[in-house]
Amino acid sequence: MSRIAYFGPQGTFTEQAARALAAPGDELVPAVTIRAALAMVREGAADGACVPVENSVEGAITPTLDGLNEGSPLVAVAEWLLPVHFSILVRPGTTEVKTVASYPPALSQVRLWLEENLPDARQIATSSTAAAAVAVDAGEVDAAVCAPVAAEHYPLEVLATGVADLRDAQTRFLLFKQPGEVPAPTGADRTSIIASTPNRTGTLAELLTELAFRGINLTKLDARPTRNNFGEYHFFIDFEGHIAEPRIGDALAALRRRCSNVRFLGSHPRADGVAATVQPDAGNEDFDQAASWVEAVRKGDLA
Ligand SMILES: O=C(O)C(=O)C[C@]1(C(=O)O)C=C[C@@H](O)C=C1
Repeated sequence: MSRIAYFGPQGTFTEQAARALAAPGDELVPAVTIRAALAMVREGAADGACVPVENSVEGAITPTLDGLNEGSPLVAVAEWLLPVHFSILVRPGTTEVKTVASYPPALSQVRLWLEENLPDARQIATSSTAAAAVAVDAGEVDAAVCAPVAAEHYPLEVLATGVADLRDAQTRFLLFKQPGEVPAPTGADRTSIIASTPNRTGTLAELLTELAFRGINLTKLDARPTRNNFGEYHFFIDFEGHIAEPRIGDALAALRRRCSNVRFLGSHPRADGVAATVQPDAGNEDFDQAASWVEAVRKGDLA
């Protein structure tokens, strides 16, 4: 049995994702912030932490990116995708909504709906979607923009369901653990790194070219400020493939050479099962054959 921390409290989308990723019998433990969930793994208070990493409407969940770049390295071992449509929860009997609360990335995802349906309500930021439900229950705000499951945890009434500015919005979640065994490659994997480069002309282009030369398909690219020098960034790069593959290993070695630091964030199966794109002449067998050829030439075998 493992202890899995998640970005809580109870009733967040992240709890739903954590339930999907946990093994039967695992204990789920809410953490107040994404950072706190990751810290629980670093400190040994939990075996894993489930956190949101990317939303199809709002992009990267920046507290997750920042939390992964501080403290000791953690690696993602599993991924989950959830369709994101919200419920608006109020205290039973509410007739007027003067304030509406939620986690800022959630408020951004329902901006149009709020403009149309609650144009006069003041928007208030809470530390998570479920924290907004807690605030409504406590009488601090009138309405919460929540995950539908929050209605099962708090004694609130559903004012609206299926609320989303974009019908097909999805959020991707990752389960992070202490570095150790990497999950076996499946052919439909994703590898994530944080690349820190010297601040000179063309460094990002050079990194991307290393990946492009090897026919490796990027799935996400984000930059976060180093916070040391204005204008300097850490690059969060996700791409198809697994560190166990020769083509990916070759690319990672090249990136390591070019970067001042590379933090490996894991290779894990993709939740959507999309198989890696492999370009002609850039398959694993091509890399293996080329490496064997160099070995043979070194030994004088030119046949
Ligand atoms: O898990 C939750 O409910 C959250 O509060 C987080 C979060 C997010 O950070 O993106 C998760 C999914 C939705 O995209 C909105 C909010």
